[in-house]
Amino acid sequence: MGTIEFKDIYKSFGSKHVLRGVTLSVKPGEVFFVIGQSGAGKSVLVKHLVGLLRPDAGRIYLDGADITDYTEKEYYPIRKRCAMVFQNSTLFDSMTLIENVMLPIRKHLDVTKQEARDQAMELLKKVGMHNYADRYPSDFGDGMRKKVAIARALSLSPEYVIFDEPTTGIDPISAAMVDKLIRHLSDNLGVTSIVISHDLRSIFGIADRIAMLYKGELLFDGSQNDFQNSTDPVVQQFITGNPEGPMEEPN
Ligand SMILES: Nc1ncnc2c1ncn2[C@@H]1O[C@H](COP(=O)(O)OP(=O)(O)OP(=O)(O)O)[C@@H](O)[C@H]1O
Repeated sequence: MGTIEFKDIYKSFGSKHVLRGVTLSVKPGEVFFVIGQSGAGKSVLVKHLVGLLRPDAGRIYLDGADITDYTEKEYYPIRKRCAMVFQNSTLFDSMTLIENVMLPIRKHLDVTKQEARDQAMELLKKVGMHNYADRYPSDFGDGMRKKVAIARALSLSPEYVIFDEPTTGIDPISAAMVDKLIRHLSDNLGVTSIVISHDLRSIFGIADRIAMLYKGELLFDGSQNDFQNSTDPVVQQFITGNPEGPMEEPN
């Protein structure tokens, strides 16, 4: 299991300069939070890791390999090693929960239908959804659907998982369960997680390290303790949620 490194990444969309030289590295097995205001470029940054976006400048390394110029085809195996749970990860409504989780297993692993079902059931257990395996996504709210999307993302035993706002819009108990699962993946399975989040409870609950993007650059990179004790006024404003302060809207 390796390190993820972003080196001096620049990315613009037209005249909008979203990333202006971002360098950070995520260590194996870490729960690494990427935080910042809405529009700060958090999703844009992590999409570079799986080739969904290409940088204007800068390099991306995975496990020491420079993957920046990989072709679309060369990114396929990376996407298997690195699962993504996006904000609006959608389940197939015409399939039951377990069928949704079985889908990647059936597609990518050489297993029987029963084996795929057993594996999917184990994953549903991990997220506390096994009692609803044969129900349909439309029976559930966002929180429960998100948990199933996480189970599906884990189906190919990824080394890395990107969680884009995993606890946003879900109830506190489900959010705590998702946090616990992310921590468990790291502590027990050595999975490296990059978590995009605004959720201070999650950050102070499970983060090993926190990187804060601001104005296209890395404003802060450090432990929970360093974060809490940071004297940077923008970091402090993020923590206190004070509407008054130095933080400017992203342009
Ligand atoms: N494919 C794209 N084309 C044009 N602009 C884009 C594209 N993707 C992102 N952007 C812009 O880049 C900026 C950063 O977007 P991004 O989604 O990374 O923000 P974020 O920090 O993840 O915010 P949020 O917390 O709201 O999800 C936004 O202004 C967004 O409109």
